[in-house]
Amino acid sequence: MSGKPQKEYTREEVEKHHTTDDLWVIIDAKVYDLSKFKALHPGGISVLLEEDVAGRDATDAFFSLHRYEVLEKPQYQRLQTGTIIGEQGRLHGRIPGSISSVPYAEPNWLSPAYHSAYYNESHRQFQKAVRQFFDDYIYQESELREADGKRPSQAVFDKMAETNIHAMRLGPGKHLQGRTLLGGAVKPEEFDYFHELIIMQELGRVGLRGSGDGLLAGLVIGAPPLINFGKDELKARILPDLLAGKKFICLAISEAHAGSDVTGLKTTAVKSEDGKHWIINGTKKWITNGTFADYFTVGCKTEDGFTTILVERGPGLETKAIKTAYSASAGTAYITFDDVRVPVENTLGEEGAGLFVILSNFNHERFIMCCSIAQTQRRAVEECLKWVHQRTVFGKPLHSQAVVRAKLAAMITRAETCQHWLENIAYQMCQMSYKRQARLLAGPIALLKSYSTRCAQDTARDAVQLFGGRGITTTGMGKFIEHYHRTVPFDALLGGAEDVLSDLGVRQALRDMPKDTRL
Ligand code: HEM
Repeated sequence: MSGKPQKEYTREEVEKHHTTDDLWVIIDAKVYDLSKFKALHPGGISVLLEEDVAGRDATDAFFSLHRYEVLEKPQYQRLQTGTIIGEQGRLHGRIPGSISSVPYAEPNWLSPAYHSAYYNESHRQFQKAVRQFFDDYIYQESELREADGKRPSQAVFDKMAETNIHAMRLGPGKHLQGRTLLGGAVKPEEFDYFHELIIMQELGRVGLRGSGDGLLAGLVIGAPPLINFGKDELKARILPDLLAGKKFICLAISEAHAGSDVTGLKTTAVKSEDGKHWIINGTKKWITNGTFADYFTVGCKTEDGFTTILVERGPGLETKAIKTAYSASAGTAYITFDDVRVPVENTLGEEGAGLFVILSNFNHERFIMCCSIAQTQRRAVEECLKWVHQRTVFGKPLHSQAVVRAKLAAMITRAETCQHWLENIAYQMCQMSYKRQARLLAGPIALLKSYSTRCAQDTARDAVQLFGGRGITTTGMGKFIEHYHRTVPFDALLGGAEDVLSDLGVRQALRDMPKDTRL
């Protein structure tokens, strides 16, 4: 509502203001004076002067063309001059911190009428606190950064550190010990993969893919090898600043020569004559957060195979930004290593056993990606349900077309199946050690990710069809769908390309085929 004292009018009084110089409209029981604004209106003057708009209730016309958030912008709130006597506004847009009441907009464990075998009271309290945090501190920042391509602000990293969100995003484990998690919303020893799933889904709900990755996706995938395989001295020196959001790390595996095919990598690490240093040469490409990282978890070819090494930014290492289809806020980099010297103590895991380090890390990376992929599909469903509900075509709501409902049925089904399979995997992870997960869940997680990204791409395509031209326009009603459709391939590639992951899932199953079975 506008800060000005609000007058009350009858609808008859408003009707008198229907001329070019004196132009009022009613939107959801609020009266707006557009007399001066009309010349600045992005949709032009003529649409405002139409007979059923000028001086009239333009609520339906307005919501077929604008998102609710237009009315919340301060420059437009000022246009409100009063309200209609005896009437209350009944419409709302996004309500920060709240659970959406649109069907299927939330996973069903969040809807009061449904039940879940997986989530307990701790998860429920935690979800509330995380949603409030993201709505209060992340949502607006992400919108700004997605647009201007800058790295998220240090103030936001600091806020996330204060609540220990950086640490929680690395999953359950010793690194949480002694920390107060989100003001005590969950105890470190109670924190499990469902709490982590909740954080990732709340981030996914923000729905901005590039700035979302800018919020230290590099830490989430680059730090676990350090935590799980780094020497104590190395961890003690580096980890505290990473978890405090003061220093940044990224995972540097893929190359222009080889992406998902880890064994085809060409970057080399050779020991110095005194055996005290690695000397690294080569390049890495598509490295998230690479442009601003201080540390790089690097996969290298070594004499006895493949070794993972933690490299610190220094002489011989350079990063350049790569322009991609999503925001530069993610800090996607091309990295060159020219005789970069690294102490051998920075080796993560055993020399020559780097493949195991990287492959076990992939499980966690793919799991968290599945969390956000399931959630962003749901956000697309919510946007589409709202759109078909408020949009009128040929005199009828868009949802009166059977073909539109069929698309929605497919979208809902995909979002639900991804979520339910994901929750089962999260449950398995809660029961297994990191090693058991690597052994038993690499296949299912790979298949889930590949399935989820296929679903997401189908949903993005269907959503664009429902939104029409708005689905290819970066501002206005279809802005989320346009963004989703443009950025959905990132999920299908990062962390392992779809086909490679499907194949991995089947190969893992074949490995476990009993030798004695026959048809
Ligand atoms: C408080 C009153 C209004 C405000 C503040 C407002 C503001 C805006 C804004 C910001 C846009 C740009 C769309 C975007 O990218 O989000 C826009 C577009 C538009 N507006 Fe309005 N508007 C108002 C009322 C109306 C009314 C009553 C109509 C007539 C039914 C109307 C018709 C349009 C049209 C046709 C467009 C272009 C839509 C498009 O490009 O898809 N506006 N308006």
